[in-house]
Amino acid sequence: MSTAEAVRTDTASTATTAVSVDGVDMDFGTGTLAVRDASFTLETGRFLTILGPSGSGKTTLLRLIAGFQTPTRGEIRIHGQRISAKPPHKRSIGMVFQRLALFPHMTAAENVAFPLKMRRHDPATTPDKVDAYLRLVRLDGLGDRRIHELSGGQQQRVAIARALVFEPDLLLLDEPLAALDRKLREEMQLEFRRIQKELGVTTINVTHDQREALVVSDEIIVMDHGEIQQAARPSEMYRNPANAFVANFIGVTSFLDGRFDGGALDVGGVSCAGTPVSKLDPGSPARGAIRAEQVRLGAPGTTLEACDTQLDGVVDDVIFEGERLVYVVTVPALGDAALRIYHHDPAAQDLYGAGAAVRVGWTEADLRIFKKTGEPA
Ligand SMILES: Nc1ncnc2c1ncn2[C@@H]1O[C@H](COP(=O)(O)OP(=O)(O)OP(=O)(O)O)[C@@H](O)[C@H]1O
Repeated sequence: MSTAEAVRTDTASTATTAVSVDGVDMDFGTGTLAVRDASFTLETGRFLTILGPSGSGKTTLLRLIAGFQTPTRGEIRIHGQRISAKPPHKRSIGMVFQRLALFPHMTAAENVAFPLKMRRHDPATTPDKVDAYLRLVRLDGLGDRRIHELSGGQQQRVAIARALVFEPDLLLLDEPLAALDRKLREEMQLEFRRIQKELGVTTINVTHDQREALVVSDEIIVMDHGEIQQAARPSEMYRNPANAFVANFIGVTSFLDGRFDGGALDVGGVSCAGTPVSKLDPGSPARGAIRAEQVRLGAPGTTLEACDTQLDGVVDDVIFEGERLVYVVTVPALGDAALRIYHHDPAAQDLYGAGAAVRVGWTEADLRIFKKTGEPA
């Protein structure tokens, strides 16, 4: 029986909950809490990403879960057991950080074997285990290479095999892909997903890359200023952001500031159709958010189909992104508010040039109206 199975059997009542974080604060004595009142649970076998800007408390929360630090308040349990109650060498947690900390003088296979040696696994089974995990990360045949003889992506794979070879209950990833170039990063994101699905190991990943969070995760937690802003599945998070911060952090979103008039968003006397998603009193300051793929664009004077609000605009900029164009359109009636609009026909590049008059519009469902709090980043 593996350690993981043993722990799960011991704590049958919490068998499906791998990690529970309950009312956790972390105070470093700096005047603001690095983590404030964090609570969530993660089921066994799920892949969670903690997403947020720099300084939002992601790494602190991960380090608390790893047991490197003790929360000022609250409790963290892994398979029902308090993490602080277990000495570090008894914790069944694999980790991969941005700095991989591989041993340069050892071969790839020796690096992968290291945690087994430290945990006093049966030496007779070690070579087979090391081979199996090198195969899992698609490094079969490269076990004899020293670390400096491997590419950045291959070194990453060694680090993943080393974190997983002792079959931990939990895998923690702290921005392991941040230093890689974009193409390799995207390839490794898919690899993390494949390996995690293949092994079914409960995983918590920290990143500030929204695309990575959407691609690899079963669940996402968005943090800002030490607080969890929203916890949801990726598609739910994208479609129904809980507040303007989340709407801004995930996806390309334009904002309109005004007042809630009881039904729509009033921007300087112009009524903008939208759907309130926060509890709003009529007359209160409000912020409308609309995704770049939800704003419709047409020639001046045309009627845009199904749009509840239609206004004249002027193209300020056209950005070519390969598979799509991004139009930046200013709307004089809305105090020159700028809307970013996706257009998925790069062949139509010269459809509207900078300075062209256009018509923009949206449906009531597409403009989400939030309570106005702080400024979007
Ligand atoms: N050991 C420490 N002592 C004092 N303050 C700390 C300590 N560790 C973190 N902090 C502070 O806590 C806050 C959260 O930091 P944390 O590293 O968790 O953020 P993060 O979201 O992981 O940021 P990044 O993406 O830049 O790594 C920051 O304001 C940071 O300065």
